[in-house]
Amino acid sequence: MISSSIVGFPRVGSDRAHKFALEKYWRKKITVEELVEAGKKIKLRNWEFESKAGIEQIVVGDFSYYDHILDLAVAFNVIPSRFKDVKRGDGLEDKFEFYFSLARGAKSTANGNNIEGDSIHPLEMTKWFDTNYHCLVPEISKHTEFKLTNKDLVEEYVHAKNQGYNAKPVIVGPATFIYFSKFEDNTSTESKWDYLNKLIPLYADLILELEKNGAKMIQIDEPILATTLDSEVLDAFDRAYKLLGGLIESKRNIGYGDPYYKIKLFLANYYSSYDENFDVATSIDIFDGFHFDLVNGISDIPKILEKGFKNKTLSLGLVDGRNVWKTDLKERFNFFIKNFAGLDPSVSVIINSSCSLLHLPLTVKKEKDYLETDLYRLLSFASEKVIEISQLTTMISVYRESRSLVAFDENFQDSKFKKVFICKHSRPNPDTKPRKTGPNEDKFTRISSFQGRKKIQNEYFNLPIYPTTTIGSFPQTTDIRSKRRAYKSGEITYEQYLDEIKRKIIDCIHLQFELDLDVFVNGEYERTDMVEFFGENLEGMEVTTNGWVQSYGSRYVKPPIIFAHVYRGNPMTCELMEFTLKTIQSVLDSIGSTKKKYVKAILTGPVTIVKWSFPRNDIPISEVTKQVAMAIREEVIDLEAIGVHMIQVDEPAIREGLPLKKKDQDEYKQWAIESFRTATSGINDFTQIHTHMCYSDFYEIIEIIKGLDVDVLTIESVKSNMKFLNNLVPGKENYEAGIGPGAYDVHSPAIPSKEEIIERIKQYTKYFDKKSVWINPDCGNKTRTEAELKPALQNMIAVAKQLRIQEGEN
Ligand SMILES: Nc1nc2c(c(=O)[nH]1)N[C@@H](CNc1ccc(C(=O)N[C@@H](CCC(=O)N[C@@H](CCC(=O)N[C@@H](CCC(=O)O)C(=O)O)C(=O)O)C(=O)O)cc1)CN2
Ligand code: MET
Ligand SMILES: [Zn+2]
Repeated sequence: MISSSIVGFPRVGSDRAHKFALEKYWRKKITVEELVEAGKKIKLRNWEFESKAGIEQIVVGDFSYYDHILDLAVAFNVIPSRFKDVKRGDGLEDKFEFYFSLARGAKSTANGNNIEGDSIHPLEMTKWFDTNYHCLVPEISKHTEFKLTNKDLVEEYVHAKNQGYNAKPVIVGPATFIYFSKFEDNTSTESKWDYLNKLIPLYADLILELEKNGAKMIQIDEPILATTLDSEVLDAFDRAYKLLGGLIESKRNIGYGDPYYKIKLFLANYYSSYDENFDVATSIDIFDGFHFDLVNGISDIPKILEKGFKNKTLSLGLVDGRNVWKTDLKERFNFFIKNFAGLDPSVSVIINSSCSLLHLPLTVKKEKDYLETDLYRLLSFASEKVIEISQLTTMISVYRESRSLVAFDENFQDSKFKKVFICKHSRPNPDTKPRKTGPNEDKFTRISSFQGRKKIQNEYFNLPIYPTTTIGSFPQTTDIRSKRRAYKSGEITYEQYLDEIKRKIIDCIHLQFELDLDVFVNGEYERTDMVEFFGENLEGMEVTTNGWVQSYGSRYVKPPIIFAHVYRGNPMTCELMEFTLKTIQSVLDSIGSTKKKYVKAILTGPVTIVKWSFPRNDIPISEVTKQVAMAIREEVIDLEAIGVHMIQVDEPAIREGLPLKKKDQDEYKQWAIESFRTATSGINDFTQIHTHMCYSDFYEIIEIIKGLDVDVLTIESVKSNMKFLNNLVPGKENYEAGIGPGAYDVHSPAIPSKEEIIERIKQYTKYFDKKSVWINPDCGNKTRTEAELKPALQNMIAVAKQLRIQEGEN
């Protein structure tokens, strides 16, 4: 039997209904009832769409008001004790207020230990596997009282059932939940996994409740199976599911669930193969079916065939859920026939997406008026992928029944056309040599080693100790946003838009003089986003107009599409940097100063550009990244030539690019380092290369960080641990560069006090040589307001000055 399903669908809703409903609710512009209504509307539309497209098992449980891991933490009562005084009533408003307080923090109104108005910090965010989606981090301690506090999933299922849908509930499994959780410091790795067993009874109850209400199957997502797991973890996984099976059975015996129908349990893994986790996972007999990612996990195929899965269900993730290219149905059909035509007749097959469609924009139709027709023709976003799955299912079932191939002519033509299109758009003369050679010709390492450059740069820049700087972006005001919108919609000319940007740069430079920062930036006002901007400016890349993808909560990004050979047509940042240099000089002239002021140009690095885009899939990602690296290299060379001698090449996504499987990581490390070095080595020794990274635990990429051979690293470590920093002590373990570990957290609107900043710097100087430490915020300031920015930077700079006096240097 062949049927169709998807792993999950985006929550964004039409015209970003999700984002706007949330933000309106937070601004108290709509009521909680209206928020819930908006959510229901998105869900109903999704179900209706999936069903009309011909998907047999539509999905419930993939929607979330904020994040799916947060939903589970709340449902399982995994609430950190600092929230104990936040009201948790039964009413709808209390329920949502409490839920959002975990995501966004709260003010205590406590009568207990907290003084009224104390702020309670939210749960941490972390990257969801190797994607740009962030989930929240549940906090578990020995005081956690695991219990089921809501049955939202069951209610949602019943809602869909009552609408007449054949719905499949999905839930993230207990092992993946534990994997993302944080534990008290003294919890050992083994006992972390002991907590897994405490979650099992809650899953059992939920599953039986679904069964009682008529659910025929449940998809349990355990994408940790795509990672390399230690054997203890795999054992714990095995034990936990066996426990779940036993518990479900014994509860059935005492009247839980449905006496006539046993719900089927499906295990879903995606983003990569099961690989060495295959045997354990697929031998757990409580599972009636297994999902395989057959785009990014094809190495499982021989094992699948060997195992045979008689009388089980195989969910085959044939349609790419993470990339935007139209599915070549004929190729996928042939792939299926080649590999799976010989499956035992007792095996049920579900044709599926490789992973949840959460990482794709909603529909390509919204781009019709904006994208070049030829490119538009090649794309398929979440909605279109759903239709493709349905079409592929028809092709396969018709073939299996009648052995006659249905020709999907149009799709076939499109796939042929893709090759022509890529060729047409490729670089006019795609040789492998750099198009532009700088002072270091076409070499891909810096001229001198770090120590040699350091000497030259110290003399050249003559900065004080504890030099102060920022990470690049300054607040994006509504003024700029509305001017940009006006320019994009053709209401004002590019020159008018540019004038506005230049006005902001002038203000920004004056502000930096007033604050007395040591190294300036130009504020990145011209960029909506650090990746989208390069997508707009590089050849071979295109940006969408409505292609929003959830990054976290109500925040969305528009990943560019890399469709051909990437190269730089024209300089991208030089014009505004020249303007910035002139502005600085004119201020210096006006005050009669002969001092030099340095400005740091900000570019996005090749790995991050590719990682936060949708890359072409006809060549390896390492090749795409090397092309981007070459383009950034040209920009670096040009920036140096116009007199910008500090250049920061941001790589915040370099950690998340690390492959999920340990065995693939070395290769990645090598090309990621190579790409970064390609981008940053065409220049003289005096030019100082900075990089910036944030949002991750960098412990695992220490080798990459060292390999980049930068002069200065600014890294978000306000929240990360000292164990990691200890590995970056200059002079130790080959790490020598300057380091700016982040004086305060830019993601909080609170103004950091001088005391708190001093405390932090003192912590750092326990580890680092003072001479290597830079003082800067821990990330860009674009999400702050101008009113928050100034006092925060004032405090930070005051601290640097105070420390210099204490050290007897000025
Ligand atoms: N690509 C990428 N990934 C990243 C990050 C990043 O900076 N870039 N940072 C990390 C965290 N992720 C983040 C993701 C999104 C946002 C974010 O703020 N997104 C904005 C979108 C910002 C944007 O592009 N704004 C446009 C305007 C877009 C728009 O449609 N505006 C509204 C009106 C809203 C307004 O005027 O403010 C409209 O036109 O209707 C602009 O500045 O020009 C949002 O969802 O609100 C922040 C962090 C990790 N991943
Ligand atoms: N230069 C960028 C900025 O300041 C770096 C952001 S990292 C997500 O916004
Ligand atoms: Zn950052």
